[in-house]
Amino acid sequence: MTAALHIHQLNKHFANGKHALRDINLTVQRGEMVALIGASGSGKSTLLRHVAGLVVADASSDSLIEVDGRCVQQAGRIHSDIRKVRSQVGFVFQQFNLVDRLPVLMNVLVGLLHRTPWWRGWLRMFKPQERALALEALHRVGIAECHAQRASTLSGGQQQRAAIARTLVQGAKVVLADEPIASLDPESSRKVMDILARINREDRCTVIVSLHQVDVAIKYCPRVVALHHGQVVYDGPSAALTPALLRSLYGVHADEILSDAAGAPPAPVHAPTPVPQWTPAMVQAA
Ligand SMILES: Nc1ncnc2c1ncn2[C@@H]1O[C@H](COP(=O)(O)OP(=O)(O)OP(=O)(O)O)[C@@H](O)[C@H]1O
Repeated sequence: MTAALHIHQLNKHFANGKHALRDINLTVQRGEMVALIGASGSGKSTLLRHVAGLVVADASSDSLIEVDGRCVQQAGRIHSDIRKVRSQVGFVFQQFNLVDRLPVLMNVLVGLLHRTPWWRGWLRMFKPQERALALEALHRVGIAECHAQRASTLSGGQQQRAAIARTLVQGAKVVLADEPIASLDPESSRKVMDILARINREDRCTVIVSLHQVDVAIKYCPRVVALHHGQVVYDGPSAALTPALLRSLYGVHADEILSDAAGAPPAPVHAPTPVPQWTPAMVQAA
């Protein structure tokens, strides 16, 4: 079966000489939920950005990145068909990346632009069934009632949920979430992680999420990949993370992190969210 993500011999030197990623080899199967952990500056964001084709790897290396069997970049060149690959990849950023002045619904509809004629997108002319799809996605993330509000009026947690709804509308097969809960309070963080776990479980969407919180990684992700100075130093079950490894990754703070993780309750199991049938009148009103 084709892997959701295949990375071979990825290296990255930035212009300032920083060797940010070193000989990364990584395969993620479809339907996995994987946490990317590591101290600040270990290369988590850089790795995710390479996977999305936003950053180009070293030209000299024989690197290859494939998503769902399609080439993202090879030997330091972004593939010419990158738009097709990007349509399969949803990116959730720490800072949400919504257009503040636009209504939430319109922000979610942005997820459809890759398959909408540019003039319809530009004129914001979305079909009723497209609006219904966006409303359904907002319902799934629990903020349908906010669809008409400007994005700037939502709380951080709600904005992040709108960003996830955008990836749902996009139909992304792989969701890359770069520290999606870094700027959220604990309750909003829990909601966002629950939603990521649910789309992984219910939609069989592959989720790769970078996290600072090891306890959250252990709670939600069966597999953990740990980076240290741009190198993969652990790739295995989150349950098998050892205090010694965490100490080498996080130094003196590891014991604190471990005691938090030990006290973490198991991931809550949700029943599938019932999705309402949006009537034409409701869609028009939106
Ligand atoms: N555009 C850039 N130019 C030069 N160096 C960079 C650039 N982007 C990242 N780096 C460096 O590459 C290394 C990895 O950065 P990256 O942001 O990927 O780490 P991270 O693990 O995501 O950190 P954090 O958890 O703090 O977000 C860091 O040393 C960073 O300073």
